[in-house]
Amino acid sequence: MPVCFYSRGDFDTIAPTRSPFQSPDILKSFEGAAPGRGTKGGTMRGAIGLWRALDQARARNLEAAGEAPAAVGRDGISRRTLLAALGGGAAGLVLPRSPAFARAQSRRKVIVIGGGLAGLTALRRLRALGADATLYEARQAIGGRTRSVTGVFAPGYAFDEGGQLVNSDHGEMRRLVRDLGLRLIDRSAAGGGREVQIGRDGAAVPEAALAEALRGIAATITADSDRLDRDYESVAREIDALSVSAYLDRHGLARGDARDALEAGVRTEYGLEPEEASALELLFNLPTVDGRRLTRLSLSDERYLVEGGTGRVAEALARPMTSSIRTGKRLDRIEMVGGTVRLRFTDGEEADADRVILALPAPLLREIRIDAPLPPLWRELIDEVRLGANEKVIVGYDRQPWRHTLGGDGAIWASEGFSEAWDAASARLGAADRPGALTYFLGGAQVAAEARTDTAVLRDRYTAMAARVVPGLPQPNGRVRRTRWGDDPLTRGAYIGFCPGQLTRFGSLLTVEEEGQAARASGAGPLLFAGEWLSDAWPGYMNGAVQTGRVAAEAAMHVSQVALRGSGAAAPGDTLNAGWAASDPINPVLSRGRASGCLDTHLPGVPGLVTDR
Ligand SMILES: Cc1cc2nc3c(=O)[nH]c(=O)nc-3n(C[C@H](O)[C@H](O)[C@H](O)COP(=O)(O)OP(=O)(O)OC[C@H]3O[C@@H](n4cnc5c(N)ncnc54)[C@H](O)[C@@H]3O)c2cc1C
Repeated sequence: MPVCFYSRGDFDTIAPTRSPFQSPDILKSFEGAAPGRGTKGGTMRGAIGLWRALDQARARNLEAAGEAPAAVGRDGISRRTLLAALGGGAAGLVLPRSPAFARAQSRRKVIVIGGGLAGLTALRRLRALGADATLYEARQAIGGRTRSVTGVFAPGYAFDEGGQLVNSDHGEMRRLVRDLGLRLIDRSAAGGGREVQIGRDGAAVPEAALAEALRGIAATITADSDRLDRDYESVAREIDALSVSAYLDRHGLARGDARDALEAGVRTEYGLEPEEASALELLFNLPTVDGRRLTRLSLSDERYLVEGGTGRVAEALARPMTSSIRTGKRLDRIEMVGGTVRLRFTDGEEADADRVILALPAPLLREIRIDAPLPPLWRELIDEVRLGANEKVIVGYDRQPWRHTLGGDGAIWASEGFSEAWDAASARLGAADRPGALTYFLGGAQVAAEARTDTAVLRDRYTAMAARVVPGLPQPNGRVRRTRWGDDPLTRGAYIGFCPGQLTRFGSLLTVEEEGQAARASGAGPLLFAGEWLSDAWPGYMNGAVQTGRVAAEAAMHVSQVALRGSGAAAPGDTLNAGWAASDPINPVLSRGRASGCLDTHLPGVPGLVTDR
């Protein structure tokens, strides 16, 4: 079966009444997965405004104390440093980097499940290592949560419904884009970078006032980050037990514009309400490492776009591998037959493999019957972890006056209705007097609250809000796109949002790399796991998807040299099932209830998916 790509290029001209999702392949993919529901949507991840404001507040504190923050290295800050104390009991595959060994394992049969960036990167790496590798994807199209569309808002105008922005410290993603012959656009080249928060009175809150108002809480976070640096284990557990709301309440950050800014950032960054998100994330974003107060400002900057959209990355990855990719194949069940993993698909097809890489979003793993022994902690992770709720409403205008207000990479922040808005283009910016679009990004409870609101109502309400801070914003021109990732039966959310307690409980299962020297893959025995949600350093990001896919592939080829430690998993060497607990309950995953105290903001099924008006 040929590999299909999403709808890039379906539109040569503006055709507001026709959706690229009407392309037969796309419709088939969603109808096949869940008749009558289909859907998708997407947004960006990133809350640079929040971290910028907090970082500035901390910088003022440090300056007052005669200290300056240290810069993070180009490869970003791995939470490995922060998770070090907990990492000791890791249940993962500790991966030596030994290409010679990989050669010896060639012709090992490896199956990859999931054709998003994690799965495609895994397949690419496996092929490079000489594996006999095949990827199975449930939809008729590859790409997962990267989906780019061209031509809705203006001829040649590309935008992204899913992952869009790439940070300076997303080195692996940037290298991949370059290796595939694609181009990154530097958003900061257009100048500006202004972040505007809509305050409680509807007017813009000056950035300096915000930073000043955040100084108190920034000082508290800095003090806790220092404590975390000195004694990770006990302080991490203490802070991780708190939600962001509880943390802010405990430290007396009153309701007002500063708290609104923090909370809007949490909704954007994690797709969770502040009472659902772990307070530990606040500390990770103003980190102290080895006694140095690090600034991430210059690197967590949402600086780059892929020209033509991130969907092109999946497309370019898949193109030379189409003979190894099977679409329309939804995995239903995994079982062990002797030392072999047998996979059963919903259409009745079966396939056997020595190793399997499951590159699926967490909620989708819950829907697969895994009749193979998995350590209990893995079962709990799969059972409990969910993706946050984020959606995009992308609104077209005949002119782009926000380019003067925000510059190329600025954003508008709001605490009601939407959380953040920014220029939607995944293309070089044309003249400001030409048609363009703004992405309005909803996060956390905003998604459920607006689920049944007519898209035209949202379009007009958001435009009225943005017009307060963007002089000259015209009326919408009638072209609108809306995403529904939470309803997508093959995604069920946007990206990982860790609830209180989860980061410390499950940190030992995440994929870790340290200075490119050693890696801990996520997995147990012949089952490897990949996907943005398992990246220790870049959770939620495309960079995390790519990284975990590559590491899983390397683990699949190296596993007989690997030590499998902790959490009840035996160390089988190359004898896959030796020591696996035969008594491990068969797939308790679906029957077990949610154990965490997380609120569930998942949307009820809402028909209607993507809207064109
Ligand atoms: C709205 C939104 C905005 C975002 N913005 C950004 C951003 O600006 N920057 C950034 O870096 N990241 C962003 N992200 C996150 C980024 O898109 C993801 O981190 C990344 O694309 C995830 O890739 P993945 O391979 O882990 O998972 P996915 O892309 O979800 O791939 C998983 C694949 O598995 C398939 N599948 C599911 N179940 C089965 C089954 N049973 N059998 C076979 N196949 C199956 C699915 O169809 C899918 O293709 C955003 C995401 C969303 C939703």
